[in-house]
Amino acid sequence: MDSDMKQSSETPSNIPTSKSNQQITQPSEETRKALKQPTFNVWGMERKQMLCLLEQMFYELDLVTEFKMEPETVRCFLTSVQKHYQENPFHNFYHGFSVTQMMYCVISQCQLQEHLSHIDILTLMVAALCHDLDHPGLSNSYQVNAQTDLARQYHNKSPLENHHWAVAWRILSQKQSNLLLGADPKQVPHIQQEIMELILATDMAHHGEILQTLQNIENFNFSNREHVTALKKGLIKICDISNEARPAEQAEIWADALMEEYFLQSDREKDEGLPVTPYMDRDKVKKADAQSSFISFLLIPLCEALCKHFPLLNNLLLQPLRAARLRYQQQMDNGMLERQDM
Ligand SMILES: Nc1nc2c(ncn2[C@@H]2O[C@H](COP(=O)(O)O)[C@@H](O)[C@H]2O)c(=O)[nH]1
Ligand SMILES: [Zn+2]
Repeated sequence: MDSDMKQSSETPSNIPTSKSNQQITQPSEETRKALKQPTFNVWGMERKQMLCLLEQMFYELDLVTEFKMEPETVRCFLTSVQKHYQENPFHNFYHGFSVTQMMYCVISQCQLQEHLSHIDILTLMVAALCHDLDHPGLSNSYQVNAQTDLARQYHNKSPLENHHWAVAWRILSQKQSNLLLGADPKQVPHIQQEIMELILATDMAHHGEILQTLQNIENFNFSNREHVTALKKGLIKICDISNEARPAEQAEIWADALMEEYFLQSDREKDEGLPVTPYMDRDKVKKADAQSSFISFLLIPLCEALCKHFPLLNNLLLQPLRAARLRYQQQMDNGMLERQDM
């Protein structure tokens, strides 16, 4: 990626040239194009490069101008978000970045800026970036079973997602990182509410109800607020769980990272005498089976519901997901053959 981030000698497309901007390495045209594809590879990137690309997405979507954001505030916000992701195997800043990049990719490819308001685009992007802030690497089921401070604070209701939003709120409450400082004050409470609702929608406990709402929409209409809300929740969810729509080499790294985090949690549950979350148990779970089931029962149905209204997602996400499922099924078949041969 280093070569992709080469300093551009010309003025970059839409990042303003200011004194404080002069040191920033600008993404090349090639990288800016790649950023709009699900094939974009986050692995191996440096943190500084990721900040630069996030900044690029905010400019490209016209959010900085529309909400009168100061360039320094945008940078301070992004840096603060990065610092508030923990170094977990899976729920780390790379995941936050990757979900945001997928959101940017879907918005760009489906040309959603032409149909959604700037507030909708802003809330989708900020929620995607902040949706797992300060994730401790232990799921909601652990929080509730262990009766952690978070579980008690939020009465066992989406303790993690409530916490992610609380941290996002804290970052936005600091003057130097408050992206909404220049926005119309009458719009700010609505923007905050929308970000919160999107982050809360990422709790997989709501998967069924969000999917069903999307499936029940017959003719999608951008003027219907209920339709737009269902779409936004569907979008943040698909971006959150869409690693398997990425190229196999990248998706396998994500799946390995998730398994590592799951296994660490189940080890801890065993050590602490807590109920062991079945899909996290290293003695029972096989990656290929887990991924094949996740793709079949959760990912593909959600993707199909979105494709019904946005057929462009078919080539972008649904076909790669079907290919990934086939790959894992072949791995499972090969595993069975190997066992039979022994
Ligand atoms: N078995 C798999 N589970 C997955 C995968 N990608 C995501 N997930 C699960 O969904 C939630 C999403 O919520 P988050 O906001 O916490 O990221 C995540 O925790 C996993 O449990 C996958 O590829 N395979
Ligand atoms: Zn996530």
